[in-house]
Amino acid sequence: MSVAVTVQGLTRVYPGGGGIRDISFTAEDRAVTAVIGPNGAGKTVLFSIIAGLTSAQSGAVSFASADMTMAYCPDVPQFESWLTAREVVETSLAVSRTNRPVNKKQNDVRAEQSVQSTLRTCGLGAVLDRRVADFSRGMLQRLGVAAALVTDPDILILDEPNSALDPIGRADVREIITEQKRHRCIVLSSHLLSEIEQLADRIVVLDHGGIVTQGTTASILTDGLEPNWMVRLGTPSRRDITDLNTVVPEASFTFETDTLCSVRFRSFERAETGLIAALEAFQVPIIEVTLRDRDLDASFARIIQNREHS
Ligand SMILES: Nc1ncnc2c1ncn2[C@@H]1O[C@H](COP(=O)(O)OP(=O)(O)OP(=O)(O)O)[C@@H](O)[C@H]1O
Repeated sequence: MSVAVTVQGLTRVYPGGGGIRDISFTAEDRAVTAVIGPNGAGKTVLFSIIAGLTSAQSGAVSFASADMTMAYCPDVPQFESWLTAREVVETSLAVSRTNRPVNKKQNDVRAEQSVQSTLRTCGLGAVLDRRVADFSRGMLQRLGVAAALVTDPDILILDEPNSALDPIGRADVREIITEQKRHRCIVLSSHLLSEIEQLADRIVVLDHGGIVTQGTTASILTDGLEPNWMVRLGTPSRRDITDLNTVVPEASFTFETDTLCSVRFRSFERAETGLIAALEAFQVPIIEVTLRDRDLDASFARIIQNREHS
């Protein structure tokens, strides 16, 4: 994969002290880069600078090539209320094409096909000609994604694309993003960490305007995690807790019930060899082994807490 966007030392601090400070990261082509952080962390400021809507006080945003195109979908997309969904998306497409010389007739046919198929892709096929004034927040969010997608951008920036959506809507948007990342660079933000976990290739964690950490989704999920497995036994263990801790000293055993035991290691490296030994040490059949706290919510809480305590 190649780098599509490079953000280098971006800073924009507002009079009240909010904003972003010295942000650097790269976003790859055909991949999803997620920017996550608590309210006020600076995600929207960062995106509006990348999209060229706000200026930075220092730092720079550069692109893999000068002719790359970009579309930005804000967290609360707003449209003229008298326009229909079709007209919103047509306008977006027309504006994006103003500088591209084309055969007008051929272009009109293709444009109409493209508008309709994009609206259908975004789940708005049944309301093409309905006025935006009647749209729910979730429908407006889908329309914002459609207005961005129809321009076929090299870089697609989505600020909280799923915040107003119900579970079915979130699954739809997840599917759209998963499909779209095959064709372009996607940079997005969301407070729905379970969605990010499923979508993102890389994650940048922001807090108070600065980067706390960044890396692949897998590394953000496991960095600093003391892995803790929940082990369900078929019958009570043949060894008691003292024996277990002696036989496998790298693990820490805690029985929650006769047949449910937590097995914790200091790191994944230690667990690599120790987990099998720990499971054997019970000397009874094992029914279930589940890694706890391995989701992005837990990782995010850990990262932010570590920062507050450091
Ligand atoms: N135009 C502005 N004038 C003054 N302060 C601003 C302005 N825009 C943003 N800020 C401040 O910059 C900080 C970051 O805001 P931003 O909207 O980027 O946060 P966010 O991470 O997108 O938050 P949320 O998750 O709530 O959407 C906040 O403290 C905000 O008050």
